[in-house]
Amino acid sequence: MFKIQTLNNIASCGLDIFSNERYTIEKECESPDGILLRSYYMHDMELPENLKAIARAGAGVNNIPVDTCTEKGIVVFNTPGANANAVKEMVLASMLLSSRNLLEGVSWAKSLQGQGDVVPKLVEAGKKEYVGREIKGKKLGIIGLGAIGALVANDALSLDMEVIGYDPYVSVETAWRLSRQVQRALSIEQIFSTCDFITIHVPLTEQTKESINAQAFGLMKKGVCLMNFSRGELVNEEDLRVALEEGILGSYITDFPNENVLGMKNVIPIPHLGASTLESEENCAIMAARQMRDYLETGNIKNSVNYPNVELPYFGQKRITVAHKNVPNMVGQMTAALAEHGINIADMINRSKGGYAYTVIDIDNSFDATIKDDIATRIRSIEGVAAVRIFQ
Ligand SMILES: NC(=O)c1ccc[n+]([C@@H]2O[C@H](COP(=O)([O-])OP(=O)(O)OC[C@H]3O[C@@H](n4cnc5c(N)ncnc54)[C@H](O)[C@@H]3O)[C@@H](O)[C@H]2O)c1
Ligand SMILES: O=C(O)CC[C@@H](O)C(=O)O
Repeated sequence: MFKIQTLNNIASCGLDIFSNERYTIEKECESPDGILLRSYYMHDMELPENLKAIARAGAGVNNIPVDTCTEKGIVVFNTPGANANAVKEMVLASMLLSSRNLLEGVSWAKSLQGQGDVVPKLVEAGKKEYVGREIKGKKLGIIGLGAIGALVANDALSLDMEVIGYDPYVSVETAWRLSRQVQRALSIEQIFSTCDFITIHVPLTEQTKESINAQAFGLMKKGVCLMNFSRGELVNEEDLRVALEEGILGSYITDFPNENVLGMKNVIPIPHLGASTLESEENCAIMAARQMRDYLETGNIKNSVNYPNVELPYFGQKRITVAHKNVPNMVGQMTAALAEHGINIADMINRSKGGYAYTVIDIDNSFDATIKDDIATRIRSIEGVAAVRIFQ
């Protein structure tokens, strides 16, 4: 039996993927094999001893201590692209919301309730206060052309916007998906200095943290609309306040309001609703659960952020999986440990991702529990090995 702990609400269609015969699913759990979560902040949490995998039903993994997990051989998954359409729709809606003064106009119209038959006249007289601008022909800058950024780019083109994107690490798959009409910015400064709307779709990392700061605001055209559906910490808050006060930013639309930001001028706060659609919650839950189940039951890895994708067909054979540092002679030491027990390797795969690697070894021989324990102990004792699992 595997134990799964859920740290947030996960759509039931995802949890249904775990059969009752092989899994228990609990919110409170002593020593889970797997953790499923959304935005739960795990950095303050002690990682359970037995934990093998964490699956984030979503894209951002900044709430998970990924480096510590990697060192401990805990595989961290996310669900690339599963909520991208939901966020894209929010970005498009946000541009329209802000450029047409919709929020202010709607709340003014509501305030007219109680004025009786004169409401239509008041509406016609007062609507001039809410005259907006069209987004057609305006220039949209997209920072980060991943799953979300690419969708936003293509759909903004179909709204007749001019679109320019910046992403020095753009993947080949995204490049194929992007319309050729999307212009390529050679520097992030080109986005800051030329766009009417700027939307950020990069992960929060040490490199991207507070990358939208006074220097960036200093280059922007007056009145630009900045949209942040990625993470609040990407923007330096003090510099943001000044940019809003000085009118450099005409509006800041953020999915990550906090006390400080709520007090700023021309902020449109959204309560982290970017991915909150039925469809996206289901997509993410199903993808996260499938990846977790496959890893727990077969050792195969798909869509991990800290270990490589590895897939070797599994049909119940004996299998050893090893998460380890990506250094020379690791496989040699593992096979030597197996050879000592006269174990023959039927199939093997080794893949690396950055400083870590993952090896799957399928074996022909049968062995008893004592040999199994000995193999596990020997492989675990190799310097650089983070975790060993034996399936039989
Ligand atoms: N508001 C929400 O509910 C919500 C939902 C989904 C994702 N997100 C956030 O949005 C982020 C992006 O999501 P995604 O699904 O598009 O992820 P993704 O991994 O598909 O795309 C991220 C892109 O950013 C690029 N990138 C990385 N560093 C960069 C840099 N310094 N400059 C320019 N580009 C850079 C990468 O090359 C990649 O193409 C997530 O990390 C998450 O924080 C928020
Ligand atoms: O789970 C959510 O609602 C938000 C997810 C989002 O922030 C993400 O990074 O995918």
